[in-house]
Parts: sequence; structure tokens; C-alpha cells
Amino acid sequence: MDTHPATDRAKAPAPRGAPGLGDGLDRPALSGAPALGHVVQPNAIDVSHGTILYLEDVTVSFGGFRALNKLSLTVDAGELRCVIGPNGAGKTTMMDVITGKTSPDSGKVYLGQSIDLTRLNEPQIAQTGIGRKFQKPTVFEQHPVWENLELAMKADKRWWASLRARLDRPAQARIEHTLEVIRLESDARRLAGELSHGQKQRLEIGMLLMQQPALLLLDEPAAGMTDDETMELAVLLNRLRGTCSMMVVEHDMEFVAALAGATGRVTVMAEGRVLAEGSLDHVKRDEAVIESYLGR
Ligand SMILES: Nc1ncnc2c1ncn2[C@@H]1O[C@H](COP(=O)(O)OP(=O)(O)OP(=O)(O)O)[C@@H](O)[C@H]1O
Repeated sequence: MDTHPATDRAKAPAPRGAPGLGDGLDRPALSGAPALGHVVQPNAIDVSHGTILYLEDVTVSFGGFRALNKLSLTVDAGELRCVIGPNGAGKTTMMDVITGKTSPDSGKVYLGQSIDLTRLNEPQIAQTGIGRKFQKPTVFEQHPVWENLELAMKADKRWWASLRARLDRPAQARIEHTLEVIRLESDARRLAGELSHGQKQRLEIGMLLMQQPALLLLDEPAAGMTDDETMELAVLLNRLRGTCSMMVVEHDMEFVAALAGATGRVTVMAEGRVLAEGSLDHVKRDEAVIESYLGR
């Protein structure tokens, strides 16, 4: 934490304004990440200190109630971070703050070293490369799977210049590659509305991937899935490691175990702050975590 501009401004002062925004062609991307291997971003999010997301002492109050209470947390570039915690711990509120849906009363929220997210509005934050998936899948049900991905790519302004009425070869290749990643190759021509819940969830993740996010926020993506669908989703997210950084809020502990493995960091939130952090084994043994969340 002490290497971040929020605490070490002499080394790398955070610029004023909205860095990396403007004509929609210069959205920053995580430097070093292949982003599905298609577009090289001219302006990378500065992850030179290894941090993609930095929250320090973030407080959000609703009336007199503190949903976030001096929350401090960092996510490393390329990391897949699982966040768990009891109902009302502030997990969704944290994601709302990161994406600009909710403004914090106080605290620092940075993407990389220099992008102060508290100075940006929701659309600007989406342009910085933060993608968010809500619990319920939102796909275009009346359109085929392929078109869903195409529409998602066209929503990304950087592609307007290169996308004509017909997709050029590189654009088609991106869609084909994403179909393979989300394992829906054989469903490309089916209407999205005909897909199972698990397939729709994977399609929506694919739609987010078409926008080449640097950081993906996933809010209970396994909710409502069968066991098989849940494990297939875990395989997909594990495959995305190195492509983008991810933060996954989840209650399903088997899913969390499949994502975190033996060494992945898990954050436990309670009462608007971090209660414990470390490997899944570590937090499972933490007395405070057992008390407030996991039970005996
Ligand atoms: N807009 C709001 N107005 C008032 N209170 C709110 C608002 N949004 C959230 N809260 C409260 O803030 C607290 C944290 O809510 P939040 O949804 O962030 O928790 P959570 O950890 O995501 O819970 P869950 O696991 O149930 O989704 C809760 O007590 C909730 O009732």
C-alpha cells in the first residue's frame, strides 16, 4: 500500500481530471495483459507497482448507517480475488463505489496508480476498462449468441472506426475466440433466450470480454446455477487469469474454493470493512470469520 500514489504522491502524483478518457479510442488497458490478444492499448493503466485496484478508508453512509466503514483493500494486477462475507457486509456497496454508482463520503479509490475513480462518473469509469456483471444475466434474448457478442463489441467505441456494416476478419476472429473461451461455439446461432441460465451467464461474461476489461467485477455469478454450471463457470474464470483482473463476490464456498485454490487470496468483509484476508484455509480458520460468517 505504501507504494501507491494515494499514500506516496511524491513518487507518482495522481493527475487531475479524467486520465485516459476523451475520444473513446484511448481507453487504458492493463499493461502486460493480452486482453484476448487483439488490440494493443496505447495508454495502459499504470500497474507498475503491481496494483490494479486500491481502496483506502472508504466510507459510505446511508442515513446514519455506515454500509462501508473505512474499507481498505487492494487487488493485484492479474489477480482473481474472491470476496465473501455475511449479508449486509457491504460487498455490493463496494462494487457500487468502484463503478461510480455510489459516491463515497470519504476515502480513496484508484484504478492502477493514477486513475482516481472518485473523480469520474459511471460511464467514464466503464470507459476506463472496468466491467461489471450483476447477478441476473442481461443478454439480448431475441438475438443469436453471435449477435450478442457483436453488439457488445460495437458498444465499445474504439471499434466504431473499424467496424463496417459487415464485420471484418479480425472482428470475426475476436468473436470466434470469445465463443471458444465461454464454450458456446456450438451455440453461436441459437437465440440467447433459448440458452440455459448457466449458458446465459457465460454469454454475458463473453459480452463483457468483448469490451476487453482490465478489471471485471462479478457479483454472485454462480447464484441460481446447477453444480455442473457452477464448476463450468469456475473453469471459465480460471481460464481468464492473466487476461484481466477479477473480483468475484460469492456465497457459494465450493465455487470460491474452485477459484481461490490453495494460494489465491480471499477477502472476508463484515460490517463495511475487511474482517480477514488470506488463503481460503487461512480465513476459514480465523475465529472472527467463523463467528460472523462461516459458523462452527
Ligand atoms: N441505497 C441504500 N440505502 C440504504 N441502505 C442501503 C442501501 N444500499 C445498501 N444499504 C444497506 O447497506 C448494507 C450493505 O449492503 P450491501 O448490499 O452492500 O451488502 P452485501 O454484502 O452486498 O450483502 P448481500 O450479501 O446480502 O448482497 C445493508 O445493510 C443494506 O441494507
